[in-house]
Amino acid sequence: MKTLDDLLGEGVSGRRVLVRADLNVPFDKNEPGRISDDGRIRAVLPTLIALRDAGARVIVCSHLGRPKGAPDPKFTLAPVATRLGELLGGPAVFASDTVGPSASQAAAALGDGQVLLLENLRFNAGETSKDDAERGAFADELAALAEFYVDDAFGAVHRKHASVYDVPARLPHYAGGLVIKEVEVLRRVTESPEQPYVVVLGGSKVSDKLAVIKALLPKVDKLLVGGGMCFTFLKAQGHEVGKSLLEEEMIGTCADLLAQAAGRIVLPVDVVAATAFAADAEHSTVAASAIPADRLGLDIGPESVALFADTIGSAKTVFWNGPMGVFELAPFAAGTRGVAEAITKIDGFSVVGGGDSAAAVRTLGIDESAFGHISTGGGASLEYLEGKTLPGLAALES
Ligand SMILES: Nc1ncnc2c1ncn2[C@@H]1O[C@H](COP(=O)(O)OP(=O)(O)O)[C@@H](O)[C@H]1O
Ligand SMILES: O=C(OP(=O)(O)O)[C@H](O)COP(=O)(O)O
Repeated sequence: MKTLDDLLGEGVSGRRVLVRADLNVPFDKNEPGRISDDGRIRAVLPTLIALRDAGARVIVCSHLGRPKGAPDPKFTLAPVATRLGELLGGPAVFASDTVGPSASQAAAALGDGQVLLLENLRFNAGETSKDDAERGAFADELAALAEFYVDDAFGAVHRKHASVYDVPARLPHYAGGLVIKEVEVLRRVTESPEQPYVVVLGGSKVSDKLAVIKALLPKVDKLLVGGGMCFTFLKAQGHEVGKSLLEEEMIGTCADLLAQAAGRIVLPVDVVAATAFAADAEHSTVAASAIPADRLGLDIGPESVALFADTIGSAKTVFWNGPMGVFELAPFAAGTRGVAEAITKIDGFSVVGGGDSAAAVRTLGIDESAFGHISTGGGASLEYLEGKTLPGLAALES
C-alpha cells in the first residue's frame, strides 16, 4: 500500500490531490449548524496540512449523515468548511456541489497550497449505489477533479462507495496517516487480543452492527450490549420494549445469536425509560423485563452499569463502540459515562471506536488519555476486528 509519505516524496507542488476524509461530525441537537465535536476534522488535519505545506492543491471530499442521494440542506458540509478553515488557520473554499460546475470551477481555480471542500458526497446517488456502473460514472466525475487520490477516511473504509472504492481504481492512490495509524492499532487487537477480551456495543445503527456480532462472537469472551442495540435482543428474549428502538426483522437473528452465545452476550437488567425522546420527558428506571408500553428506553440503568463495569473490570482487552444511551441529552448520559469510566480503569488495552462514541468521551469530559486508542471509525473498526476485507483498504492495496 502506498502512503502519503510516498506521495509527498514524489512531489505534489501545484498538483491537484483529492483527499477522501470522514468529516461526518455530530451537530448540537438544540443548535442547528453548531458542530458539537470536531474530532474527526482534527484527525485528518495532519494530512491536509502536510499536503498544503507541500504546495498541493487540496480537494477534500466527505459524506455527512445519510441523505438519500439528492441535495438536502440538513446535511450540508458548509459548517464543516467553516470549522476546517478555522483549524487550518486560513479559509477552506467551499463548493456548493460535489462534481458539478461549482466544484469543477473551484478545483480549476485552486492555487498551490489552497484547500477546497466539496459538498456532501451522498447528495449524489452514484456515491452509495449498489450498481457498479452508476457508482463508476460518479467516480469518473470525482476522479476528473484531481491527479492523485489520498484516502484518510478511516471511518468509511468499510463502505463500498464510489469515493472509497471506485476512485482509487481511477487515480494513483495513497493511504493517509490516519488510516495507517488506525489499521496499525486495530491489527494488534485483531491478531493477538489479550484475554479476557470484552466487546461493548451500543448506539443506534442496529442492523449494521447486528450483522457484525455473529462474526465477533467466536473471538470474544463477553459481548455487552446496550444503547439502541439492546431492545431487539430483549424482545428476542420475550420482553416487551414499548416504543424503544426495535429492528423487527432482526428479532429472529437476535434469538439465534443469544442461543449460540450461551451466556456470553450480556444484556442490560434495567433501563431508563422515558415518555418521549426529549431531555425534559418524564423518565424513570425500570426493569429491562418491564418496559411500559408507552415508554422508550433511552439509557441503560444503574444496575446494568454495575453489571457491565464488573465484566469490563476483569478484561485485558476492551473494544467499545456505540453509546449506552442518548448521551447528548443529560438525563440519559449516565450509562455511557459509567461504562466509559469503567473502561478507563482496566489493567489492559482499550479501544473506543465511532464518531459518536469518541464524541461522547470528549463531551462527557472523560480522560481521553486513559484509553489505549480512540478510533474515528465505529463500523469500520468493528468490521476490521471481525476479520473482514474492507473495500476501502482493498482498493488502496490493489
Ligand atoms: N436507547 C437508544 N435509543 C435511541 N438512540 C440511542 C440509544 N442509545 C444510543 N443512541 C444513539 O446512538 C447514537 C450513536 O450511534 P452510532 O452511530 O451507532 O455510534 P458511533 O457513531 O459511535 O458508531 C447516538 O447519537 C445516541 O444518541
Ligand atoms: O459515522 C460513521 O460510522 P460510525 O458511526 O460507525 O463511526 C462513518 O462516518 C460512516 O458513516 P455511515 O455508517 O453512514 O456509512
